[in-house]
Amino acid sequence: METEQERSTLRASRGAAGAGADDGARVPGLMRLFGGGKAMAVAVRLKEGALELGRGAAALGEVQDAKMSRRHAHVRFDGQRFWVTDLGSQNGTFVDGAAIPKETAQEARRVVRMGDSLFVPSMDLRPLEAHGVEIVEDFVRGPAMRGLLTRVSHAASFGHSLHIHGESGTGKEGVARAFHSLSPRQGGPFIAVNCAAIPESLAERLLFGARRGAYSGADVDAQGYLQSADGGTLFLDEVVELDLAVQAKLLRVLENREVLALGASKAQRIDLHICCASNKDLRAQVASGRLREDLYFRIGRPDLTLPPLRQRPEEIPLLLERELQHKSPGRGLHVSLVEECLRRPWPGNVRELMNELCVAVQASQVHGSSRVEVCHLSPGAGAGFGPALSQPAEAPRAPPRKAPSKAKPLPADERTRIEQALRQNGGNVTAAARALDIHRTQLRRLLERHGLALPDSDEPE
Ligand SMILES: Nc1ncnc2c1ncn2[C@@H]1O[C@H](COP(=O)(O)OP(=O)(O)OP(=O)(O)O)[C@@H](O)[C@H]1O
Repeated sequence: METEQERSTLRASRGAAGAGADDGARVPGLMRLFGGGKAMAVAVRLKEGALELGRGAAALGEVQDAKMSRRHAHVRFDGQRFWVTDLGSQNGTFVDGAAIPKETAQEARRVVRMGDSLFVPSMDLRPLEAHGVEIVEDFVRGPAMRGLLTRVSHAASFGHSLHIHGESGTGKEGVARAFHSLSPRQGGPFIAVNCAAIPESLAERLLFGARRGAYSGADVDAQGYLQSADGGTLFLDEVVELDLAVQAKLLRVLENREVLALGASKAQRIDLHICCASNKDLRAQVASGRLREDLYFRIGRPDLTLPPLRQRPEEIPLLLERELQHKSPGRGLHVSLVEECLRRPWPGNVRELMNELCVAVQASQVHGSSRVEVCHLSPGAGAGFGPALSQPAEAPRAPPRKAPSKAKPLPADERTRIEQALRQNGGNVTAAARALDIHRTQLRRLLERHGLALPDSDEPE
């Protein structure tokens, strides 16, 4: 169970600008995730959809930023998107790593930097305000994880099994450990088994155990993972990797609550919780014949999904800070590194982030730097296996929103009409084009030619 000493919380506080907002509705705003050289998780509400930020602003609370100008930037939410305008600041405002021109509204997508502070737009600040981001038993828990753990706690108290679905490296084992420590079997053992790493020929022996003489070379009785987990929790990672015959035997053990070791004549009673994890959809695995349907019904429910790291950016600064304290205490995080980590998608999730931080720490040691900076991060880190990302400041990935246009300028009323149609149609180009009575290709062309914001849309082309 967590103790006060183990718990280190970036308790979300609310910027003064947010007082009095409607509690029933979604609360769009900014999450301040880094400031004063430290990870933080402060919800910054907008007042009537807008907020001016700068040194001394009440929204920055106690951790002010000396590198911010007194009137630094203006942030606005138009109902769908966030826009940021630099108000002529000394040190500039950066959106997704690129400096924005002064006095021109730019769409704020993943991360905004002002001075040494980082802000991430959020469509709803309430989860962050309610839970903050905390470290419990060395595990970083943001709002998504906290919500999930409530369900884990129910499963642990009232059931015997849990299935965790999520991409590789998202922290499924950590959730499995929480399932164990929240269950009545917390005093018993927690045995983690990676089924993908068990050679097929050894699976039965390792899972169910073997008596002396069961096979040539079996000189002593050997417990299986199931016996070892008796009274506690067995965590089976990538359970679909088990051979179908082994799956059948596992099902029998779970149903009869007794295990027969190889070569044994008498079954041994066992009592355990079982937690499985997979980065594949178990139903699809049943459909394709890789997982027995009857085993699915025994271990696949209840199930929960751990979102990928790119959907929980509020955890990234604290993950980096915690890992840095482990790896190189005394070394600091430079804002440029955290900013870049917030920009990248991290397909390998927390595992990849932690490993790449280690590499960056080594690079900073080689360079004799007291802080880990973006120049220490490898260009391909967290970017998947596509083309490596170059340094963001010089080469923003997205085309500039206000592209210089050689076309005849769009009349102001026409621009307003288009923007309005897009807004009213939730950013859907096809629907907006229909409302404007033009073809969607023509609308797209107008958006591109006149540097109007292209909405994110999943509509087919
Ligand atoms: N929220 C977190 N806080 C701290 N460390 C974390 C967190 N989530 C994951 N990690 C670390 O990231 C690494 C990968 O986590 P874990 O093994 O739990 O992922 P997984 O989802 O089980 O991955 P796989 O499916 O590949 O086994 C581990 O070193 C773990 O300690």
